[in-house]
Amino acid sequence: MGGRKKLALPEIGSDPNRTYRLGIMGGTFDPIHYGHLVTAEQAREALGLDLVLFMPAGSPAFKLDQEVSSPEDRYAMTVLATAANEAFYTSRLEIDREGVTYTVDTLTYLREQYPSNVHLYFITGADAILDIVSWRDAGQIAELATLIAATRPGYDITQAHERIEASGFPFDVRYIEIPALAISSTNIRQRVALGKSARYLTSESVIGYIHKNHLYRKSDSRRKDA
Ligand SMILES: Nc1ncnc2c1ncn2[C@@H]1O[C@H](COP(=O)(O)OP(=O)(O)OP(=O)(O)O)[C@@H](O)[C@H]1O
Ligand SMILES: O=C(O)c1ccc[n+]([C@@H]2O[C@H](COP(=O)([O-])O)[C@@H](O)[C@H]2O)c1
Repeated sequence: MGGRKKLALPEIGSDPNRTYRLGIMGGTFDPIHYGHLVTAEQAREALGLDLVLFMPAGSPAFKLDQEVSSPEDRYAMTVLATAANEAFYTSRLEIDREGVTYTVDTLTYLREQYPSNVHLYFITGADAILDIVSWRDAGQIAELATLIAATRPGYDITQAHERIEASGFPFDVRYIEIPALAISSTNIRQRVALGKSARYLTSESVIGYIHKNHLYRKSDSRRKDA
């Protein structure tokens, strides 16, 4: 047989006469928290997305010099946190792809796999969108997906808008205001490392997973090359 290995993706619908909207929530998710989940849910509602794919990055392009937990741990926590929402699905696409993770590769693959009546929406917070013009093949990303840019405490969405306008890339950006949640994965990792509570910053299932697997406590639980 040979050929490229086909990766499992969820079905979105099979009516050729309607348009489907597929959201992609990309992130390192080390760990996933309520900031991510609220952003994805409110993007789903605001843009009428049929499905949101949570996409843990295998080897995040802008975090190559940082220690990151293993892809399998980050994937497992994302599955746990998203399991109860029938519109959410966690994908292995980026963690199963070798090499540095680039969004352009993910969007190109999704564009090939889904029919043309499925429109792609890439969801980001204000910090990620600030940098998007410097992502690999930003112009191609602009052609492949609509961006959903969500407000995030501490980051200026107006500045992101100005940078995108100045870039000349044909981005189609939908800005959404979400309830301010000043939660970050960094803060959760720091709290766990100090033996402090991370409850109510993320789901109980994720907190249980962190403790059961001794994440964020010892330096050897996180790998630089993961
Ligand atoms: N509290 C939040 N509100 C809105 N968007 C968020 C929030 N936290 C993360 N995001 C968005 O979710 C996506 C993935 O973020 P990421 O996994 O890097 O989380 P993080 O909390 O920023 O992590 P870290 O603290 O490790 O940098 C990015 O687009 C980011 O902007
Ligand atoms: O493709 C790129 O060049 C690129 C550079 C930085 C970040 N991204 C994507 O942006 C999303 C958020 O990234 P991060 O590092 O803030 O977790 C995640 O899906 C990353 O793969 C993508």
